[in-house]
Amino acid sequence: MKDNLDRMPEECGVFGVFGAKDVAPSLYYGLISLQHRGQESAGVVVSDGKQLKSHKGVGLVDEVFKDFASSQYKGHLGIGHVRYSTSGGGSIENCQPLLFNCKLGQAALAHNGNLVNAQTLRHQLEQQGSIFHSTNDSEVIAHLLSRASSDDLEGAIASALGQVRGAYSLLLMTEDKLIAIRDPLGIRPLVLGRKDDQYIVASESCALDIVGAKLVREIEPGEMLTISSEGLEWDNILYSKKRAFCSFEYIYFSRPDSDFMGKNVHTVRKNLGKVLAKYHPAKGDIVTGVPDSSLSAAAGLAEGLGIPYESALIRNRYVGRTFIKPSQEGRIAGVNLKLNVINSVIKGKKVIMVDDSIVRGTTSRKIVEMLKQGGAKEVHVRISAPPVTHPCHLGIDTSSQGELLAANSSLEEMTKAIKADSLAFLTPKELLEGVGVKDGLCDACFTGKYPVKMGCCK
Ligand SMILES: O=P(O)(O)OC[C@H]1O[C@H](OP(=O)(O)OP(=O)(O)O)[C@H](O)[C@@H]1O
Ligand SMILES: NC(=O)CC[C@H](N)C(=O)O
Ligand code: SF4
Ligand SMILES: [Mg+2]
Repeated sequence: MKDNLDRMPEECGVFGVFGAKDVAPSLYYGLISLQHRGQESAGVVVSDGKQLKSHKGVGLVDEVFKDFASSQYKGHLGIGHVRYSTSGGGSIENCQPLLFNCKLGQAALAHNGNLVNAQTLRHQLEQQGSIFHSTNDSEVIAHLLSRASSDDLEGAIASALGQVRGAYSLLLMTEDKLIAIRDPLGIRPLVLGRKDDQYIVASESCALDIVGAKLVREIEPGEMLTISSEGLEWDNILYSKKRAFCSFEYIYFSRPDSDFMGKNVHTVRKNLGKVLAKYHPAKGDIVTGVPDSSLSAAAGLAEGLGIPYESALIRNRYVGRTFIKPSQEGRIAGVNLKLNVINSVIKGKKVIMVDDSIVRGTTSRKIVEMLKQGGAKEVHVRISAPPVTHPCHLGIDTSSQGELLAANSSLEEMTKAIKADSLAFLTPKELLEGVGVKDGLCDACFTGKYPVKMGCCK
């Protein structure tokens, strides 16, 4: 199928632009709006039609781009990445986009997701003589591309992706093309936007808003979009009947102002809160949420129960997401620095505290303690997701089974562990009800039913 530039209507995070005179400012703004998806490193690759140039580093987008000489990065095409490592550590060699040379020329790739057979493929490739420059799974794709027998890029991509298993929303670029691909199950999000004669691809629609682009549509699972001066072409290169969009994107990961499958994330979270109120009510004087990601669900639960919502917890906005910090020490320090209680709001009250998830239990444990120390009479915890009992191998670092509170304890033990007066979660079925779908969501971290064959993971 084909369209051209004029006729087209108007995790890690990935962001790509084609068609602007100077893409660097859009790449920077896009990455800033996707910062919540990865805080370990950031980078961009820009093409002026002749050469690809890369700028990347460890740290937040603002830190990495502090000394960015944008005048040296002029180009009409570029991709960017914010990383939160799922395979390989957070060091500089693992930062993305990965820039490489192969028989097809210079290319760069930015990957959101995680490949479950990367180690096996890497081992095979090393046996055949490949030399890897990083320890992340994404580099396997670059090697497979360079070894594909096909002489055109699209053919090489189809051959490379036919060999990988797992989650990938992928941006690839050469000096004159931007290619966007989503894995056949559509595990990670990827959207297409348009602004005048520019095309933009991004992990979330909130990144389109920031550069003034309009959402055209989502990239379909298994679809490859090619954007060049010839216009936009698309093709379904990887077919699967099954769909498995990550339910955690709705629950926690994405920004509330993003939309997936025609559903706004804030609205979905609010519905999850209403479903919690319906099946797992609690008696209390006030409802409060844990900033940031559970505020929408807390508002839904408050509405569902007819109990006033109060902001009892205040967040220091200069501390990032704690769950995606790479070490447990970092996560504990993060929670302590990040949240504080307004004692006068909770003193002598029965508080219903809503969070979106319990993974390791670091946050809930700390917050129940803070609320009780602040004078709450009772603290009832309601979680707008099912208990996380299995690790994710598909792009969210829910860590090993041993670290997951719910994998190793009963509801009663968890209630004791976080010192709550009561605790309840949604069931996987209630999660579907809250999202408003019958199927098509991955819920493996709650059920252990992985949508792809495991075998070799991280
Ligand atoms: O049980 P745990 O291991 O503590 O993980 C779960 C917590 O981590 C996340 O919050 P986080 O602080 O990362 O991000 P947020 O500020 O977006 O809510 C999530 O919203 C839970 O609060
Ligand atoms: N969170 C992600 O999507 C990470 C992408 C890739 N697996 C990496 O570790 O670099
Ligand atoms: S296992 Fe959980 S976190 Fe991972 S993709 Fe599936 S729903 Fe998302
Ligand atoms: Mg949170």
